[in-house]
Amino acid sequence: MPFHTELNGIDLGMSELDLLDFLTSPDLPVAKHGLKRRDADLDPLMLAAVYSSGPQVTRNHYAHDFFPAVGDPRAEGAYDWTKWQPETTSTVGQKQQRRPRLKYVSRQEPRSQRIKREGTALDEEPKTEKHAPAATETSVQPPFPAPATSALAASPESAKPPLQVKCMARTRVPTPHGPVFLHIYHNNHDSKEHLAIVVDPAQLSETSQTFAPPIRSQSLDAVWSEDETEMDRITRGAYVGRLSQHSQIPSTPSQAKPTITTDSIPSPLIRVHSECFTGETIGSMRCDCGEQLDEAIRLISQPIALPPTSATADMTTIPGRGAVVYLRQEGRGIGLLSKIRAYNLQDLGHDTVTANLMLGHGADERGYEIAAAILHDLGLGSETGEGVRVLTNNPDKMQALTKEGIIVVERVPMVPRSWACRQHDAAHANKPAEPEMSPKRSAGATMIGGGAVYGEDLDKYLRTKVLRMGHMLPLIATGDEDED
Ligand SMILES: Nc1nc2c(ncn2[C@@H]2O[C@H](COP(=O)(O)OP(=O)(O)OP(=O)(O)O)[C@@H](O)[C@H]2O)c(=O)[nH]1
Repeated sequence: MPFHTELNGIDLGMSELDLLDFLTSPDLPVAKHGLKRRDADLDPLMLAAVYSSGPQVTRNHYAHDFFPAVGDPRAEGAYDWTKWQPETTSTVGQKQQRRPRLKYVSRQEPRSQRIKREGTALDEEPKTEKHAPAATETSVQPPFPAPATSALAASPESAKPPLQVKCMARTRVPTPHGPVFLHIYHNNHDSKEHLAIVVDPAQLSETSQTFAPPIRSQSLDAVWSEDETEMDRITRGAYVGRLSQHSQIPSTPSQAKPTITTDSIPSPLIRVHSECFTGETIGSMRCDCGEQLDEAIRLISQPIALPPTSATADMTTIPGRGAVVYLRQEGRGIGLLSKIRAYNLQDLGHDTVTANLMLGHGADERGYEIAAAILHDLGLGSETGEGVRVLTNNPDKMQALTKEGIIVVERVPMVPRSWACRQHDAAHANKPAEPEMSPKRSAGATMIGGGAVYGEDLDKYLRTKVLRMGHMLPLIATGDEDED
């Protein structure tokens, strides 16, 4: 098969890539005979499987993602390779001892067990699951919620119980942008700890005058058991005001009841952000995730100027308010391991979308049900609470949040700092400016801090998001366009 030959030489012919791009293009032309695009995920997946496997591996092998391990096969990388020794024969005179053989172990649990876990009858199991690649989650755990944007990772949604989220703890965290309340959420669809970073410093104020309803978790402030003590509540963060040796005031459930704000106060600014270890923790400049997280907390923390009212002659300023919902769906849902592999494919010249497809993943496997449930729990974007302004360029994210019942009153674009710099320079002066990183660096969250991510890798990544994923960002000329 020509694909294999090409892949083994790593020199993929353009015709195959063109075909893959063609099949996965968002605007695949309708054929003259009237037949519509086959939206089956099978075709790109099959191509991707053929690309990335040898002739001995079928698509079904691929879905199982066989991995040599003698340790716990449930987690990739769980085996401690330092303990591995090749099979040896023992020394003369001793009985021959066989060391454990490395064997191929499927990370996917047996089908019967999956069906039992998911409560699905054999015949009802969706066909797509067979073709779905092994998730980077351990196989014994429930899969991550089916993505809103990719049918590739479809899972039997109907077999899951209705989604419930519960805030397990909340605490004050001082940041360079001001104090935030970090909320840890558990849910009944996956085993990950998703987070909400709530910006609402007015809750720490000692004056009783508040202009906007506090952003509080209903599940945290609820009464969890009849015998819970005040100290139980305070320890989990269900308190009001500023917690200190001198102030320990447990909250009541009514304190988290959402209230509609007055029209004069802008709706809270929120961002739904997906985990990116590389961008946020080690300052990778392949993407702008670290910068976006910092920028989101910075923007949400900006004081809000209120126009003068009949009661106040002057403009009033209130503290910024809103939240970042931080979802543990690394690598657009494919996990860190696959993202790292995808980076290597990107170094070979493929873009971020094609690299995912070549690994048998969808371009974007994320879901936003949990984010929506967390927002609802915080009284944000719900009918009884407040509408929200959403920081994003991603149309899928907007659509998914709206579909999940979040009332979005405005989309606020996230312009990459380096692009904003260039636009500003182009408009104001002729001097070409590389964004200055060091002086402002310490003044931000994440390793990027207040600096800007820039470089060829980032520009390619951002252009791909605009051109292939439909991100709502005005493209600017960078001079590297021909290299794509
Ligand atoms: N698979 C893959 N994931 C990436 C790559 N670069 C960044 N990511 C992941 O992309 C995700 C970025 O998500 P978000 O910060 O929500 O941003 P977005 O979907 O681009 O949308 P915006 O709201 O406009 O920023 C994170 O999970 C990153 O880990 C890449 O090259 N490949």
